[in-house]
Amino acid sequence: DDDVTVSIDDEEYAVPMPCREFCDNGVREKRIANSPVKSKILDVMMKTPQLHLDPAEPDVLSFLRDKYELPKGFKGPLAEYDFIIVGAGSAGSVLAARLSEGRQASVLLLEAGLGESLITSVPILAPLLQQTEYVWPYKMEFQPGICVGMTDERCFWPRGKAVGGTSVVNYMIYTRGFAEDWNRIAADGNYGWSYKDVIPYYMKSERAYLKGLADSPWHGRDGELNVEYVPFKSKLSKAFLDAAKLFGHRRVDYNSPDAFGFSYIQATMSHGHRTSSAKAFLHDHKKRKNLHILNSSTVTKILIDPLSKTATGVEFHRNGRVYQINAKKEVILSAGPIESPHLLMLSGIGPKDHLNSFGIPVIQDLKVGESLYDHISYPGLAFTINTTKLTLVERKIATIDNVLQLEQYGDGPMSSLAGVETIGYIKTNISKEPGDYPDIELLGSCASLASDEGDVVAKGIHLADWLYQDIYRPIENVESFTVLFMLLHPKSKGHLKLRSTNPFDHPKLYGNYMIHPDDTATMVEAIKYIIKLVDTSPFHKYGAKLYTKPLSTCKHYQFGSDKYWECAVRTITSTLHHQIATCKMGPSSDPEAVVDPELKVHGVNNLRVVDSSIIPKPISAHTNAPAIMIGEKAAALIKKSWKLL
Ligand SMILES: Cc1cc2nc3c(=O)[nH]c(=O)nc-3n(C[C@H](O)[C@H](O)[C@H](O)COP(=O)(O)OP(=O)(O)OC[C@H]3O[C@@H](n4cnc5c(N)ncnc54)[C@H](O)[C@@H]3O)c2cc1C
Repeated sequence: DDDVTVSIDDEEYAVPMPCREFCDNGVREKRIANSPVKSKILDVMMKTPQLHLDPAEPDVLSFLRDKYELPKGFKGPLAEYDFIIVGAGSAGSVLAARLSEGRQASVLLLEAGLGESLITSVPILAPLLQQTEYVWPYKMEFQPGICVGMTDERCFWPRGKAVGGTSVVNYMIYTRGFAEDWNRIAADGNYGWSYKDVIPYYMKSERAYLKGLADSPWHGRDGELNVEYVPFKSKLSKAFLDAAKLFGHRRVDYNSPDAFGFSYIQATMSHGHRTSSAKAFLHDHKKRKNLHILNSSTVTKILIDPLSKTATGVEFHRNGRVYQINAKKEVILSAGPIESPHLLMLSGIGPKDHLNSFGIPVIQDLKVGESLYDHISYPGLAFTINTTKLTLVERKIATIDNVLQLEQYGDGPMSSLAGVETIGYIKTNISKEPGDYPDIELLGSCASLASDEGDVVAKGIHLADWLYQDIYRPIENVESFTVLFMLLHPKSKGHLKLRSTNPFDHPKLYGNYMIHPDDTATMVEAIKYIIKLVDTSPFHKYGAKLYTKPLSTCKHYQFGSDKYWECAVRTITSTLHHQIATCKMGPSSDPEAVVDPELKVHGVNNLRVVDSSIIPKPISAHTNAPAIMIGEKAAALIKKSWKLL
């Protein structure tokens, strides 16, 4: 990678301008860089001599921060590149790596956030990252009767802001979706997106170390993205799988076509540490002369020639200066499901009337941001047990031994996905879907909201303090766990809108959760199913009991009634952060489509969107692996378009 194919001195450099309008004022939410969050695990890491951390350093996120600088010899970004990719997230990282392979094309990868650090690599700290500057702290707009028990009655929608994007802060669960999901997407006119079509791209990235699946034809072994079973398993994980067996569920490899069943979680990790998209796809290619990765660079506009409707470059802010850089071939938005549509609208691509109302000249009238689906959940269930050392009680596991266990052997409780360890797909008895197509995913966890005394998970999801004190504080002294569910195919549809023409203002995000009655009914069924699943001998062994203190917001309903559970979900409404469809993919006959099946923005030349925002409808999957697959597939499409090898 290191040989010089570009004569650096002949290059024309971009000339930055001072910022005059809409400058990034640098105002940050209170972050752990300047106000330490409470975390007993972080505290003990600071005291672990072998890690050589400096307790006097106020910014714990700076420890072993991965640095991205221009390759040796370059004095700054160039005036033009073949491809400009906006956002080094799950999709953008793999796309940049693939397009710069073989050095036939020059690539500029622009990322608003910073490189990941030692802290982000520790799986158990995943929920803590939501309180750090590694996220864009978006909030859903107020929706009456939803998120009632969250701070200010607003749901928190953090998204990753880092080289590696949301894969730096996520829970690392590796899921691809069911064959039926992708086949339905293809049947809507999205050629090239059937299960058979997308599987090779999942496998291309993957380097699987999955015990028992060494010979599986459904897993890749030569890719860069490590996938392994979470090394830490509590006894409750076995209870979960045994209980599922009693209910007639099979053990499956849920990332194969035979996915309807239960399993331990496959995760994007290596030896118990997080494998982000940046670590997998970018870290080793920093020296490529034709791949320039600029962090702390926030794109504010796509430059589009309004006459020819051709994207010609981007404008971005970096260190208080403004750059405009040209793209000779394409501009590719990989800024995720909130910023990709945001940037399109700011640049004149979006619903005509909406853009007009902000005085933005319309280049292409498209339904940008008009579809938005999300996967929601209820993290509020708690089951107490009469045994100890079965769940992840933060106070007990925060030991130097456990920190060293992770560092030396890559396992132990610090390698846990903050408790989440098992997965299962079910079809509730109210589902109208044919065959083995699930409507609910279950996630077994060996922790509850009370396990960290409210310091991390509850704060991460913005659970209101009054609710925590009332409900969870009383069970801090007993061990407890939860089982989460994910509503796989919500029918409720949200949308997003511009707040202003200032690119640093967050767009207005409308979840419209539970506006479709089927969603509510399915979630209530899921909760009742979980309660039955835990009321079986594998869990009785540990004295597992549903904690029945009623939520004060729901006291007027009988505890355990359908109405009660609906109210509970409306109180502790929680996203699993899979917002999709804001730049919906679809053929030109689809009036809601923003990009075509080759991810080109309809009616605009040299502009694509390549990230989770293109997924047109909810899939039975967490969206990190799908975003990476989208990046892989897009790289192949783009290489074909431009005849690159
Ligand atoms: C807390 C949390 C837990 C999750 N857990 C899981 C999980 O366990 N498993 C799973 O599969 N999925 C999980 N997800 C979801 C999954 O990680 C995301 O769907 C996926 O990473 C999205 O990939 P993307 O490429 O679409 O966008 P992202 O990875 O979000 O990338 C977008 C990138 O663009 C950058 N960017 C945005 N705007 C600009 C701009 N204007 N200029 C420059 N850069 C910009 C962002 O900073 C970011 O780095 C989780 C998400 C969250 C938030």
